[in-house]
Amino acid sequence: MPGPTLPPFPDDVRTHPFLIIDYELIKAGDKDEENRLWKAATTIGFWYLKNHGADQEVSDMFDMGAETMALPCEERMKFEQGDEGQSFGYKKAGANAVDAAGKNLDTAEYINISKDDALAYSQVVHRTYPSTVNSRMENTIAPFVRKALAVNYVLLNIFNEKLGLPQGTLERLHAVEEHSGSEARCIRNPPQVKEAAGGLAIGAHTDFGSLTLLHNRLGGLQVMPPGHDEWSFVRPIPEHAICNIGDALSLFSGGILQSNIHRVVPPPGAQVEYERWSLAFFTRPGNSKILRALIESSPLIAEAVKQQPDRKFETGSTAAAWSTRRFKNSRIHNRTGPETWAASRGTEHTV
Ligand SMILES: O=C(O)CCC(=O)C(=O)O
Ligand SMILES: [Fe+2]
Repeated sequence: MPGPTLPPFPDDVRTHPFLIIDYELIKAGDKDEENRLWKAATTIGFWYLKNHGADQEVSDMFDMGAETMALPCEERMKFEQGDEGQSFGYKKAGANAVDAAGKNLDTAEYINISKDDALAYSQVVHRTYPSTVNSRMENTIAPFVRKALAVNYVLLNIFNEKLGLPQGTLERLHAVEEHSGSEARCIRNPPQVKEAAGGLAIGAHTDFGSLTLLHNRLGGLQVMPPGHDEWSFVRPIPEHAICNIGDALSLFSGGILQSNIHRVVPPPGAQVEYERWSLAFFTRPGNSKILRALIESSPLIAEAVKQQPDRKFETGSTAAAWSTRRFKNSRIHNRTGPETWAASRGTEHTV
């Protein structure tokens, strides 16, 4: 995306370092690199991924996002995700609460495109999209979705083996043929006036699905590492994706894989005055899959669950119902009180 030269990420803010995992080494079956990936996934649940090979697709997706956000507001609003718990479509800024009090609203707008709609285009599986999305479905969005899925299957298969699960278990839970909540998301947060900046672009949350691949240009993403009580920024590194584990994979693994809480604040330092763009692909389980620890399939997972008697691993919820509940209760229109915020939560309050 051609744009202004962005000021560098400042050196005087607290950051949390993540391991940098080399996707080329992972693909080549390098055992040391797999062990480093495992370490990242089982401690903080976040890592950088280099050599992912998706730079062109990422750049095209940012163009798609810019074209979409440049549409007249009333055009974007025709595709708004609405208050029923559907994620696909456009999410206007200010649609979601960012805390239990419900006074503050999120400042980010985004366009979410379903993996099913992208791969089946021009068939409509879930919903229709703005013209700027349709015109890039085949040459931009589907290639991005395929690359992201390929990376995620490689990572899932490593986790599958490390968890001692029968071969293909995690891949089947995320079978590409089954309709799912998997989606691409391009996010825009408006530039802020330095003195007034304070609002949250996206409130604190854990991701709903299994794996997220994120591409950031400016700072703003923050994590609260396990055992800490303060937020730390995540420093964007050019051409490195930021990967993280979501709730579904954490639940499947009996909490061995960590789904860590994070949020998005205005970019730090001089970056605050710039528009912030980010791009994510969320791999989520098939809609029918029940979110629960796979205790019958792995002694390791069974043991992990036994060690955490206070934590609930039987959600009784399908992946589709889990997401619908959380999206629906995030919407400020649906708020009745702090209980609505509580109902939008995932695994973060159980660890
Ligand atoms: O924009 C970012 O850096 C993170 C976005 C995020 O956490 C999300 O959309 O779930
Ligand atoms: Fe997130």
